[in-house]
Amino acid sequence: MTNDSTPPTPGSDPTPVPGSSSSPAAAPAQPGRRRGFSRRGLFGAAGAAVATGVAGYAVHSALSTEPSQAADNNGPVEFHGPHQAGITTPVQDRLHFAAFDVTTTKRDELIALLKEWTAAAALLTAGRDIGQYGAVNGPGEAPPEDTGEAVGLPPARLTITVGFGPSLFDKRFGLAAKRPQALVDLPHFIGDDLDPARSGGDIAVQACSDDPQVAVHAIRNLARIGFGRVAVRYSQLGFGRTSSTSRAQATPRNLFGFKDGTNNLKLEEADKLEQQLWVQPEDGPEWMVGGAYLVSRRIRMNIEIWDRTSLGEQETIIGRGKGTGAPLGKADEFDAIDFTAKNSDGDPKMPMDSHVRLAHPQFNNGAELLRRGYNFVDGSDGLGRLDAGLFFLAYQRDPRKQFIPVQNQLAKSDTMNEYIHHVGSGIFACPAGVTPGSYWGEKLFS
Ligand SMILES: C=CC1=C(C)c2cc3[nH]c(cc4nc(cc5[nH]c(cc1n2)c(C)c5CCC(=O)O)C(CCC(=O)O)=C4C)c(C)c3C=C
Ligand SMILES: [Fe+2]
Repeated sequence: MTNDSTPPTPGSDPTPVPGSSSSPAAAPAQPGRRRGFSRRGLFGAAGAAVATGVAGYAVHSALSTEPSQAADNNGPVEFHGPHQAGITTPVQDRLHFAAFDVTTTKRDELIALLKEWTAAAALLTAGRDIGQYGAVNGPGEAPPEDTGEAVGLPPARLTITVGFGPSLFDKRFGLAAKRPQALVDLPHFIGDDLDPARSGGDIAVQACSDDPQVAVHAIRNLARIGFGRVAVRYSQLGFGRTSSTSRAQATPRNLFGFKDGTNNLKLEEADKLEQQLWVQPEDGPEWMVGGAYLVSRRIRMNIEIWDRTSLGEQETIIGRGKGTGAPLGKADEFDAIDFTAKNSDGDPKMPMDSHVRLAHPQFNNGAELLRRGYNFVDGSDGLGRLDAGLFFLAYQRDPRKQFIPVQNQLAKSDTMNEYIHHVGSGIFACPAGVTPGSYWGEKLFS
């Protein structure tokens, strides 16, 4: 498919401001048709637009309490709002996650990058090329501003979510005093086998979409914009979601073949999201209010060994039926779990060391997580095994009270540990959503 834009005449046309009533960009996205017009003064000039307070990239600027949900898998998801999109947004099918190291030591260059990234993300999530001329309408002598592989593709519910790792708060950018107390360095957990090259990172970017090429295009173009200021430390593709974040979504399956995401936090649970997910004013710091902390774990799954394990043993390990996803002893997926129920031999129907029991809020001081992970298979490991697993992503209000105690409990006692090991890890502070005219992390740098 081709880009349908008309080549602009440099320096001549009065570009409509995206988001204004006269702008074609204010019209609803047209699935299947990548909008190639109204690009002037956006990426490239976008940093200046932000600096002068002009919402030049406000493609969908209405604020809502929840990011708007696309009516279909091709449409756009609202980029602006009180919270970043890509957290409670019904989980898309595909992931491209990248952790970046900041290579510049200049604070101004980092701020300029975040402005450019924000402007580009507003366009990408609206299904538009980045840059003044996009992928195919620029001068033949210069590399195209947009890499082009998404030309003709719809937004496919692309969300781009950003977080800042603990290492960003070192001496380089004068941010040490702004490091949130909750942004701790994760402790070593029993069984951790972490590869430093797949762990950490100054900035994380999570791109989720129902089209893998759209997600990859987003990360690729942000990396390209960042050239000379950031470098990709590691990245991870995910091909199948392993959770639901909305009651409207069917529960998907992980690579162990089990329904995953049944008892996840859901966007419909507004009160719980305030208690468990969003950073509150009393938590501080101020720049994180309305944001959340992301923990990422690359978890290898020994699927070849799992596949030689009996069905009964698999269900005992998880604590749920493989077919229905129901808690052991119950019939339906969403039946309440009864941890007191006993088998005829007097043993608990939900084994004490089952995954679900150990991770359940009842045994973790009420702690819950918003899980948003993905299945991955990254080829094979040279030993006849698939390099397969779960790229675990979990958002929360305070990892000291949520991920860390739950993972401590799992690392110590979970019978699933025979079949998994954690090989990568990250923790990131994801600020609140972007309002038109602002940029990712603006409050952190002000
Ligand atoms: C520290 C947090 C968690 C890690 C790491 C983790 C890894 C992991 N989980 C599965 C499969 C399932 N997990 C399920 C439930 C579940 N898991 C966690 C936390 C971690 N999981 C929580 C908090 C819960 C919910 C517990 C509850 O309240 O009932 C389930 C059951 C279905 C569901 O409710 O989602 C499965 C299946 C794998 C394979 C895995 C690592 C590879
Ligand atoms: Fe789990």
